[in-house]
Amino acid sequence: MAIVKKFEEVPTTAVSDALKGLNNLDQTIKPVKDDLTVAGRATTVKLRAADNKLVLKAIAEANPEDVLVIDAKGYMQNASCGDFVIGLAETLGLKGVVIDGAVRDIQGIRDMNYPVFCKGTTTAASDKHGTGEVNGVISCGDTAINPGDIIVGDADGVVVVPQEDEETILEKSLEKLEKDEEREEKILGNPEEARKFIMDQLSK
Ligand SMILES: O=C([O-])CC(=O)C(=O)O
Repeated sequence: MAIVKKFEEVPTTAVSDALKGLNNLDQTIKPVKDDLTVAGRATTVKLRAADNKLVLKAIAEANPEDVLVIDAKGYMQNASCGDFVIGLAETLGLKGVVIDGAVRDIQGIRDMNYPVFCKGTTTAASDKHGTGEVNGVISCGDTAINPGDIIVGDADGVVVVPQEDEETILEKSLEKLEKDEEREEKILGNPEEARKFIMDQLSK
């Protein structure tokens, strides 16, 4: 199974633990819909505030199944995407969109059932000048992202797995997940085990 598919099964919390909490996008970048998750390779675009023309170029150049990651510098007054531009990404097979900035047409985006992560909503569109860069290294949510890195997003937020470490991080994430599941099964719902666990932790 391709590695990206395997990351689809892993919660962001386990990936975050495997990465020692070093690659979490800022927590103000939140899912529009809590029940949607995403995992895919990053196509990146860097924008100047209030200029979103290059989002179209990034969508056109992305591989299907990529996640579009937009560095809009946290700018909130003008939207990097509305429901139409998000719809173009979906139409061309991208798996989701992550934005260090704002969207508009939020109701339309909710209705699409398509994973979008952003800082919030606004009413204003952006201008279409085209300043910026597609598929360079970007900063999104105070985190460096290279094209091809794996983006994992769910209700808790978004983490990025650097491409060069993806095998190790997948392995560590799965180990962490398994350990958490074993611990839950053994302890939760069992007062004696729960007390023993707490006392053990406190004695360290
Ligand atoms: O066209 C734009 O810049 C934003 C927009 O309204 C949309 O995507 O629907």
